[in-house]
Amino acid sequence: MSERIRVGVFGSDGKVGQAIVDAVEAADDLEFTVGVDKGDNRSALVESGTQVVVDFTHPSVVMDNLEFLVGNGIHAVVGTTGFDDERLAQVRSWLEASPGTGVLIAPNFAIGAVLSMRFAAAAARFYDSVEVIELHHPHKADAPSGTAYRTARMIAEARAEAGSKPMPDATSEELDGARGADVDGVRVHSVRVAGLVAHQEVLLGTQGETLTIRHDSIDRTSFAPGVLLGVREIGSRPGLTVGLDDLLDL
Ligand SMILES: NC(=O)C1=CN([C@@H]2O[C@H](COP(=O)(O)OP(=O)(O)OC[C@H]3O[C@@H](n4cnc5c(N)ncnc54)[C@H](OP(=O)(O)O)[C@@H]3O)[C@@H](O)[C@H]2O)C=CC1
Ligand SMILES: O=C(O)C1=N[C@H](C(=O)O)C[C@H](O)C1
Repeated sequence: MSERIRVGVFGSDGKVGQAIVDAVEAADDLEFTVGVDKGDNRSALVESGTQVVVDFTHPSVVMDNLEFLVGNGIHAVVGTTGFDDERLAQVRSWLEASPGTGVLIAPNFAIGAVLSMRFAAAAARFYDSVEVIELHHPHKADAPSGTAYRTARMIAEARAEAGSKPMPDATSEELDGARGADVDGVRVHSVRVAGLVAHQEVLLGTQGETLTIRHDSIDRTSFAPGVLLGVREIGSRPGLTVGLDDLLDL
């Protein structure tokens, strides 16, 4: 049997981090090394010979964690959100100085969420209107969600490629925020309600019909299979990979 991959977790006491530690410990081909949460000494990741670190922390600390990991030649699988083009460019420039290292950043590791983003992008050109509604637990720091941001950008790109017309919208008087955020011309609405985990609907409409594409994560274990796939693959994918799509051959 080949050697087990040595895996650490940033944010190991957090809601998703705990589910990932459990999943790594349950996998025969992986070995859990170190969990690092707020205030812990992260040098233990280097001293323990950790090969891959999974990060589920907070948008305000993830860049610092990534600079540390890439600087130490440790591969990273990142679920933490808050990545825009500027942040991605920064990660690419760190990776240029560490050419053997791989970083995977995915706004959603649930397989159904990845598929639903693809379905939405594929459907977008057939409809006059497309809006995104994301619904989450009220402890979430960022709005819109990373998933909704990426979904909206994929929809906008697909519509631009197809030469779609601007979406119809007669709104001329508006209370601030009533029409949601504008992400590349696609409206995104963020709902925060106790009891929810992570949910998203893409609403598409044209003459006489609507199509709703909905995904629900009803438990945080939904993110674990995608994360473990990333952990197993990232060592053979140097550089930056964004989204799980390539790893799923989509
Ligand atoms: N890509 C995906 O599939 C998914 C992404 N996410 C994203 O993952 C992130 C975390 O989500 P969630 O688990 O719900 O959040 P939690 O707040 O439950 O967990 C984050 C953990 O990270 C800790 N932390 C804060 N700063 C550091 C640091 N510098 N080093 C190590 N640990 C730190 C926090 O500690 P403390 O509480 O003391 O601050 C907390 O224990 C969010 O950005 C969320 O959007 C979530 C689900 C799925
Ligand atoms: O904070 C969360 O919970 C989630 N965050 C990710 C996002 O912002 O898209 C993924 C999922 O929606 C859960």
